Amino acid sequence: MESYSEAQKHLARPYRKAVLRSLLAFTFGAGLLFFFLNLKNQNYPLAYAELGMAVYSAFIFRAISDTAHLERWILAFTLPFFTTMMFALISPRATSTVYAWVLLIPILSHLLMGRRLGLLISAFYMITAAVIFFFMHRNMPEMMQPLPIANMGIMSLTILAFSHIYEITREQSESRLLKMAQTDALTGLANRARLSDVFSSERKRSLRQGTPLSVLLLDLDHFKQVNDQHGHEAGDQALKHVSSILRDALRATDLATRLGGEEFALLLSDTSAEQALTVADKIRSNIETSPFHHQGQPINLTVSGGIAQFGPDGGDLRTLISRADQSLYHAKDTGRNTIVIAGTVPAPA
Ligand SMILES: Nc1nc2c(ncn2[C@@H]2O[C@H](COP(=O)(O)OP(=O)(O)OP(=O)(O)O)[C@@H](O)[C@H]2O)c(=O)[nH]1
Repeated sequence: MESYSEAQKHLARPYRKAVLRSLLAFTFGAGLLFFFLNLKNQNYPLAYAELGMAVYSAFIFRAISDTAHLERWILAFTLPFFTTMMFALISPRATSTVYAWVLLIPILSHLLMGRRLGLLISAFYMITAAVIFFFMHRNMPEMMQPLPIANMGIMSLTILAFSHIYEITREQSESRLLKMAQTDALTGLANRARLSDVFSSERKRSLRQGTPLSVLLLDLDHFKQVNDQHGHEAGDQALKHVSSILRDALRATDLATRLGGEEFALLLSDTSAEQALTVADKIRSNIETSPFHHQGQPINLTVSGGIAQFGPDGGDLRTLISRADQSLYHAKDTGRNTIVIAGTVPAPA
């Protein structure tokens, strides 16, 4: 089943693309400027490296316009970009101020690659920069003093720590918001938006692995009477009660969602329509035999259901839900408290 982190990755793409675009535009301008400055300084290898990065950034700017592989392009640009910085550091004609550029590495890495890869790449290039610094300045006693070393080291570590902490808290807030947006507030089950996300990844998995996938729609019977006789609050408690029965009955790879009102949709991976019928009947029987207690009074609930299988009954979620809904309608029509598979004639109650 698709994890929230997968959905989070999709969510991060537009803003990472925006950051990469501005970095590319900036690199193009700065690359040309430093090309001329380094030419003037007769630092030819660095001048041509800067020119190369400017041309490369223009190429990547075009390539990412409609890419499905943004993560790969981010690596394809940032690794040469940071490596060019290292090249500038070992350049004999470069000034010490070029080390200021290294401070960009943790910020860009975290913004573009997230906290794990961002930290890894930052650590690699910052350690490399530190080694180059000591090697290049080993014969300069004024630089090999505790004060300049502490200044540069602590400044670099502070920016690395801030970038990392910022990215952790940003990812956590994003994940919390994503969960809220994909959860039904009353029951805590997933909602329709989450069903749609999970279905698209389960659909791909089913096609890739040739495994069956089924949708089960469940609708409480005569739920209006529960509300009318016991009040809306009792109705809400009944919906929570049913949700916990659904949760208990399902495997970790299945998804239980509340579509709205007293209607639930279950996505059952690796499950044919016939196998889904076994699951559905178990749930139906659990709901029938576990009355919900309100103010010490048992309230009997029953549920009707319809099943549709991905492939035979449709290739997209909307069609599958509509097919399952037709079967559910038949189940209601034949007396309720029963489950019907799409395309089969229900037995009269
Ligand atoms: N308590 C509560 N009731 C809800 C909620 N959402 C929908 N309902 C009620 O669910 C009832 C659904 O009624 P109907 O659509 O007539 O269906 P039913 O009474 O279950 O009848 P059948 O589906 O034909 O068996 C309505 O009374 C809605 O007000 C909710 O979040 N909480």
